[in-house]
Amino acid sequence: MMLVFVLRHTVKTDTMAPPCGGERPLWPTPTVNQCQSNMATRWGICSAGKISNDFTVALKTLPPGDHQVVAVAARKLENAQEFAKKHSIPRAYGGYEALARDPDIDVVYIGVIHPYHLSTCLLFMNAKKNVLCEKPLAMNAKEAKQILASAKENDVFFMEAVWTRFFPVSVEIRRLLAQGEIGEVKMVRSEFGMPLHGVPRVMQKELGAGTMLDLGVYCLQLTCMVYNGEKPESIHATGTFMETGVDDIDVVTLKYSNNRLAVFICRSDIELPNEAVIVGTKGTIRIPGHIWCPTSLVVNGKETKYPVPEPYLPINFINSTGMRYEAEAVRQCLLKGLKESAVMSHADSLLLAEVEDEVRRQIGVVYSQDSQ
Ligand SMILES: NC(=O)C1=CN([C@@H]2O[C@H](COP(=O)(O)OP(=O)(O)OC[C@H]3O[C@@H](n4cnc5c(N)ncnc54)[C@H](OP(=O)(O)O)[C@@H]3O)[C@@H](O)[C@H]2O)C=CC1
Ligand SMILES: O=C1OC[C@@H](O)[C@H](O)[C@H]1O
Repeated sequence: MMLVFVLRHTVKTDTMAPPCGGERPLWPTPTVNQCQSNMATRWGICSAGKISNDFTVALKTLPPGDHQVVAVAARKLENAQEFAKKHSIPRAYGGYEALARDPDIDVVYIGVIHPYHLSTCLLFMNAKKNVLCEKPLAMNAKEAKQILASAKENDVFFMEAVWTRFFPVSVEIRRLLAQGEIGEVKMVRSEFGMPLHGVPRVMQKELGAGTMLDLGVYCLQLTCMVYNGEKPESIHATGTFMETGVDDIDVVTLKYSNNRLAVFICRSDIELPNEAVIVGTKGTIRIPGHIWCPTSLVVNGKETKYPVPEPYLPINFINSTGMRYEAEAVRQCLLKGLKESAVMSHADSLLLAEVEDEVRRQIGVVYSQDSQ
């Protein structure tokens, strides 16, 4: 986070040279600068797409003194300007490079589709920007390693936006497991199915399509969270293909030491109950639905609800205001000068990427990025 002392909200007329990048600001640009201590975290949004919309709406459910969206960048300036107008964002850029050069950004949220996670992560981190990048981190473990290495080389904060981990339900699951509420976990069973065959980025390989990367990552992240980041001893995967050559249905079994197991099913053709169960030697924890954005938890038969805030603008995805939890976690990490989150660490992201690779290998899904 920059240590720059300037009066906040000094509104500059638009005769001012644009902050950077050449595009004329949409309207007078408030000078949004801050000292490090307790000023707002200044976000830049990379892409004007669906999840970027929802993330921006989620940020608005947090105190404006803690989070401010300063700029948005899209491939086309007009898309950035439309997004900026909708969300009252002061700066709009055509092209991501201008956002990378903006000195008033503390952290960039990357909401492009998976095939462009690598290039955009490198762009912003090489510009010394902290980054929160959407899941899945990358198309494969090789790309993931490049991203994580860049974060280290540039000494910036980086996190894969596995937003589920920051939900109150996930916090409670970790607390229960840490205190041994259900004894030793012996089984994690989960599923995520959603009818997505009409969505280009879920169908077309060149857009990063495939169920494991889009939906399976949620079952896998829950499993890895419950088993504390432990590598599975063996992985068995089978699946079916869409006519576009990517995985449609994946059935995965992960075996851990001491006869501990995990099984998950993910599919992009039909809606499933999307529940999960964690079975221990002394009890059971159940997520009764929406395992990727859970708002209810059943512990040994007793249910507790954790509702998310209502959005102030329309959102594209269920419970998206729940992205507020990861955003606040990023802020807390930045204020402490941390370069990664202990809740969704670099090692966690690498483990997800490696297991995703192995599942794809066994099923037979190959991306162009695998041979680059
Ligand atoms: N956490 C969650 O719950 C969710 C996460 N996601 C993740 O977010 C990412 C984006 O998903 P979503 O918002 O639905 O995607 P969109 O289809 O809305 O695309 C997002 C952005 O990606 C860029 N893009 C799209 N197509 C192309 C292309 N052919 N070539 C170059 N750039 C392209 C565009 O950026 P620009 O605006 O600059 O043109 C677009 O706005 C995915 O990685 C997905 O996994 C998605 C949904 C939910
Ligand atoms: O992350 C996600 O969560 C919800 C799904 O609708 C979406 O396709 C996926 O990317």
